[in-house]
Amino acid sequence: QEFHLQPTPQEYQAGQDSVMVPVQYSLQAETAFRETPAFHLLNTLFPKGEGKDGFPVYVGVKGDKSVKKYVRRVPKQAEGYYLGIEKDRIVIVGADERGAYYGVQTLAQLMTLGKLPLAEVTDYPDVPYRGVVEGFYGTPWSHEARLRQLEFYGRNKMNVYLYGPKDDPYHSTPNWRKPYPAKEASQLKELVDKANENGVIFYWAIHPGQDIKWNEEDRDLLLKKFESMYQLGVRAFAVFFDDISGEGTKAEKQAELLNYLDDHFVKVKGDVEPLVMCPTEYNKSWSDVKGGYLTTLGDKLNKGIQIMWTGNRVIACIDKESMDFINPLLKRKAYIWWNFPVSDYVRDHLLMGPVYGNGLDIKDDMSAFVSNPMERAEASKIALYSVADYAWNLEKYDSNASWKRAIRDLMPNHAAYLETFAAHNSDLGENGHGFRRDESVALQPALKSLLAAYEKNGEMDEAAYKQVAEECDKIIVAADRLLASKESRELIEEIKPWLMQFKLIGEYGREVLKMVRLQKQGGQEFVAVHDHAQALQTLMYEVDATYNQNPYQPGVKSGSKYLLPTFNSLFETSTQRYNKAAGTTLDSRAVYMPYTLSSNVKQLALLPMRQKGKGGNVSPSNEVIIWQAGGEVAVAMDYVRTLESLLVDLGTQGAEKNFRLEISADGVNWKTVDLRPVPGRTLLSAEVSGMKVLKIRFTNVSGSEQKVYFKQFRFVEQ
Ligand SMILES: CC(=O)N[C@H]1CNC[C@@H](O)[C@@H](O)[C@@H]1O
Repeated sequence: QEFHLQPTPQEYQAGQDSVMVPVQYSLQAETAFRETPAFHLLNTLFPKGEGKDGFPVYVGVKGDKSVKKYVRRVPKQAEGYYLGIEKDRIVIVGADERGAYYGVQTLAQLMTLGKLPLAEVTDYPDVPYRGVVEGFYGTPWSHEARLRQLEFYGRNKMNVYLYGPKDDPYHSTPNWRKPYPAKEASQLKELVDKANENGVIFYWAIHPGQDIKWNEEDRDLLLKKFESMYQLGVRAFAVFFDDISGEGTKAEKQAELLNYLDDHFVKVKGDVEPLVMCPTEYNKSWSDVKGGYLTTLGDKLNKGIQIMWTGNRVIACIDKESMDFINPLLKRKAYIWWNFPVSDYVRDHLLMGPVYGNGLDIKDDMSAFVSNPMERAEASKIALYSVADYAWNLEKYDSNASWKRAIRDLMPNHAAYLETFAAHNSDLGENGHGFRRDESVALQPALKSLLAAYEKNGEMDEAAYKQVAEECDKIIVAADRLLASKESRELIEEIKPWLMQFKLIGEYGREVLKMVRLQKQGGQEFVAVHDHAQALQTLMYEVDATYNQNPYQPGVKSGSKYLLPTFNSLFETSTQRYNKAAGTTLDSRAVYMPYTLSSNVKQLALLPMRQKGKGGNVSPSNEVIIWQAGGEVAVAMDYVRTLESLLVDLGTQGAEKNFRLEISADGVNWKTVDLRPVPGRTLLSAEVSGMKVLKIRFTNVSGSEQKVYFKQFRFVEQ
């Protein structure tokens, strides 16, 4: 693995010569430098710290006397720096304070080489703001995880972290008006301090839109909350209006509020970063340009206020066409909120694959590129490492090389094993946003040709067989080594269920390959191996039914795009062929989905069906659903079944008046079933016990468009 600075610098020249890494340094800098994060980091790099006989290190920012003679080498871009390593000195000059800090971060990386190459680094970021928005649904990151994240951002030259966990009650409804309790307040203060130490701007976001009243009282309460956060040290603020319905969605009112905060808080304080806001229409597929929402924000919002954008869809890669659409409407460069590797709509999957698909030609079109990550903080670092690499230097970004470096950075002593795992845990599976990622890329050709040869005419592609068999062995070893690893224990604890599932898939694949071999030989041993494979299917089902049981997409999926489906197909085909030849009736079903969803409501049409024990549910959505009059969602059974219960939750009081539930035992004749609200909740229960069902239908019969959530649609069979 050859050495590579992270993120990839704009210019890096290193000669053959080098100097020994000094054990002590002597600081040549202005006194004020000692108060900066750059100094504190520099002071940790030399075993014997600072001393007058140490190796001279000239460090400062443009304008400092100590580095005057180097000032011409400093890039003009904000946060740029020049780093020079010479025989008798090290020179670091920042375009500004954060640039100097980044110069020291780069020096820190070079010092890991064991000796310092005589080199010059002239470097700066392409995108002004780069980092992370903790903006997902689900369990917010822990305090310890956030502290580790902030150090990670400093090392990777990410300069913003936006705190906005959807399920923090003091960030969103119901308690956004209230100050944090003491414990949370002190943790937030600690985070702000940690962010400052690592050159990261800590943005605190508020999400008031679901119940804000456009009056002075709420405006002043919001201002008061900002003030309480300011007292904790927060110097950067955001207001998110995403995923709301009702009064809070009005553009004029949102703009009025933001401008008020800008004029009466940000400008008054004088030491607060520009405001950031997330619009309600935050992606193109939801925007109605003629409706004027976006142009109202673009026209009315004070020029300094940043406006977030997720791209052409809720979950989408960002390209030139996307930016050419939105920037003219906003009359400023959009602040990209990239919804990857967020997985709060596919919670049974881990997104450990490469960051790819964003344009390399849009560095001048964005004011920011921030990533919305997974609820699993450590696992998100693979993608975040590459987001940092991409946003710092778009033109030199290489997604696969960056992905490999990200894995090595995360687990230097287990990189090969983590790469094996990550390679097969990268796709999302079917999901409501239709966003997919590649998976098992290196093994795909062998999987496909092994399956095609065997299924078409019972042929054995020996080369493919061998490659897949070797991969199964690698999978089993990788899972064991990672599960037993002492390194990155926090990461292993996060992904343990998936490692257990991954190992089972490797073992299952090994048995299925034996089945294919034995079926062709026709030996009796086939039965024992078939039964072992079935036992492994049961164990995989149990892992999926036991761990990560959240109310949205429960369970543990791994290798779900090619690896497991290929093994399941080989299991089914070899068993069917064996049964035919031997006249046996071995169970040939690997997995089975008895329920099929269909819908003419755009945002529901792609939602996956999940089978859970004796029942099923439609995977919920996090966003507000625009449900047209007459729009319906339907579930078809494979054959007539008997229902026990059925629950629907649209997150909206009184929804039962606007929607109708119908059951059909033959797909032709329909019977309407009463939906009864569960007291005090938005949950609706249907009296379906004992009903024969071939098809379920749920329709908006209100005669007008309804904006509701789609929190639950679940049924249980008798
Ligand atoms: C702006 C945005 O994407 N908001 C929401 C809704 N869309 C994507 C979801 O996965 C959430 O994580 C996210 O917080």
